[in-house]
Amino acid sequence: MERRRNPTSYPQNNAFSSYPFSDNAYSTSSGPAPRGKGRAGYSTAPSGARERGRRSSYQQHEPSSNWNNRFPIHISQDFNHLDLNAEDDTTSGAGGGINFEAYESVPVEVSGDEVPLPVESFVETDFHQVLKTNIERCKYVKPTPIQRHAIPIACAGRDLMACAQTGSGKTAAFCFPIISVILKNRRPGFTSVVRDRGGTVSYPTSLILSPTRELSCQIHDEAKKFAHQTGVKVVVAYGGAAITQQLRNLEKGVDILVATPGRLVDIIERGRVSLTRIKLLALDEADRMLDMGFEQQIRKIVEQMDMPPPGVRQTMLFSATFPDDIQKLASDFLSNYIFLSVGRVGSSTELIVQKVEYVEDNEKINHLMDLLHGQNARGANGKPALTLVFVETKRGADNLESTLTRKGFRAIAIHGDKVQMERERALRSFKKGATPIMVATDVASRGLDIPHVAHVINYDLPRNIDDYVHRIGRTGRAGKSGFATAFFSYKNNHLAKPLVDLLQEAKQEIPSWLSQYAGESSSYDGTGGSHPSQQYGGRDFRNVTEPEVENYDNHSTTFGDSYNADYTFDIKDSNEYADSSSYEMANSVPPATSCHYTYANTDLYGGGNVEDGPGGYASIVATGWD
Ligand SMILES: Nc1ncnc2c1ncn2[C@@H]1O[C@H](COP(=O)(O)OP(=O)(O)OP(=O)(O)O)[C@@H](O)[C@H]1O
Repeated sequence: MERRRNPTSYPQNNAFSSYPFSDNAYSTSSGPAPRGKGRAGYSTAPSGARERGRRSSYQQHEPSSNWNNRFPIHISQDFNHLDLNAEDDTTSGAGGGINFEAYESVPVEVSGDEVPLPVESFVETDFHQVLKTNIERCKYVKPTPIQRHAIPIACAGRDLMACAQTGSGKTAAFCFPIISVILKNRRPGFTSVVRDRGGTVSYPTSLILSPTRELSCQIHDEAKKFAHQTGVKVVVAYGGAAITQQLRNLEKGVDILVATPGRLVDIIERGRVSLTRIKLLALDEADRMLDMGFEQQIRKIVEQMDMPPPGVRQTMLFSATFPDDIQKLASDFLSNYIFLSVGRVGSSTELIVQKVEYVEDNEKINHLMDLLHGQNARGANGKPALTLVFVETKRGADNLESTLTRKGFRAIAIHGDKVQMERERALRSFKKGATPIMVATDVASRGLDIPHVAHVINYDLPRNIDDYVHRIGRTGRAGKSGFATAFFSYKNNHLAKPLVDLLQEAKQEIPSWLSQYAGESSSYDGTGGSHPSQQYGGRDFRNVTEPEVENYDNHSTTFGDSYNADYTFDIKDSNEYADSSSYEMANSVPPATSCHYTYANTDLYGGGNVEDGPGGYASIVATGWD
């Protein structure tokens, strides 16, 4: 079908150009005092925080504290206090047990020109009262660090590349500003749907793209909660579900469209959606969206389908991982952007107790069953802990599901070969605890916020460390602690070094055999992925003077080691992620020069203890659960 072209007149973005967050936010907050501007800036002069100079940067020093005192992991207990089958309250965060201290100690780095200052509370934002009320309803008492920093940047109309650890509240960090901006710019009589003889065309003003159907649905649900009674309309479009119903929803009006790329292209090509009015574009799991599986598709949507260009639209990219080469590529989509990282780029949260075990392939199934038996015996109030088991292939997922089921475990598989209804059924059944074990491929590795996942098991390790970070990030979310176990064998040799780096950084136990592997494999750095070395703070690639980015006008850097990302990528796997087609690239805008500044962290804390019980899993206790 021929694509309907829409008039391409792009309103200037100045509607978003200023945001009246109080300049004296720092002076009223009880939070950390910023310490001057620029590299030397905030560190010496608190008042410097108010000087929003160009290319400013800041560092945050949070009080050091002892992790183990704050988050004891009681190995000799069981899951008793995990009310796993309780009605999900995915918003139970701040009011319901989120431990913000876990995030306060994490280093924050911001770099770019004229960086807006962070906010300390939702109250001090100029969000519409209805939005503030919805935030309260969600029991979000105070913003997480990524929200504190990203919200003013986004509300000031700035492009943003934001990296923060899994489960730290990135969804709200882009949803709140989007809703706020829509509310501020809404004109009386505005309509997002135009009907003519050719049919109905919907004109969303905000677009949120995510790599999987399930994640798009989740973002849609969250955004709807946040937009409750604001009049802001949120619609979701994703593959594998009836397009007619999605088109009908669009016809009823849409401000925010949440979509997977393939379905969006389909709808645009049918002439049912136009991107000409897009003012705000957010890519969740942005590094994934721009890697080899999706890049062409994203380029088609963003560069060839009438969307206003960078500088006219506002673009925000969010992920827990952001390898340099993807950052570099992402800068094509951004204009004078601010780079923000909460925690080191690609690091895992210390809320997750990680354990790596050497298990040969032929031993895996027995080892897994021992482990699951151990857990089941300690189910809280008769309710088992939710366990997510990652495997490499779809067939592997099916096989493991049937083996476990035969052995009497309640398990279900989710992967990209299942029809959408089966996928949704699997997820529902897992969330409810009806099948407390879910065997998954990477289709479930990113973004999914499933309450009460206490244990993530990497039955097969992924190919690169970033995928590992996302997988284990399905537990230990929103201030709660979790447990992750990886089965390592000689085949995973290439992961040894990045794994050791990651474990070390997260103050986890490192088995001596793994260090040995790491030592042997370190000469061939990079195939394990993109985890930066320990010397890195946050990581804005614009600040890195490395050969691969030397064409850019960089500032000096404290970063030392080279950092080779592994982008060996299996397209077959990427098919698990939603829909695909192909596109190409256009303009390449060198990123703005920037200084960087770090809200530094003095405290590197431990992530809890793991004591050996039978099989090493005598008792795993996740803390912080309601
Ligand atoms: N300010 C807040 N107060 C309390 N809870 C919060 C707050 N912000 C987010 N949450 C909760 O934290 C959980 C994790 O948030 P979210 O899914 O946005 O994390 P994320 O950073 O996007 O993770 P991932 O990297 O895995 O995608 C959600 O259940 C969310 O409701």
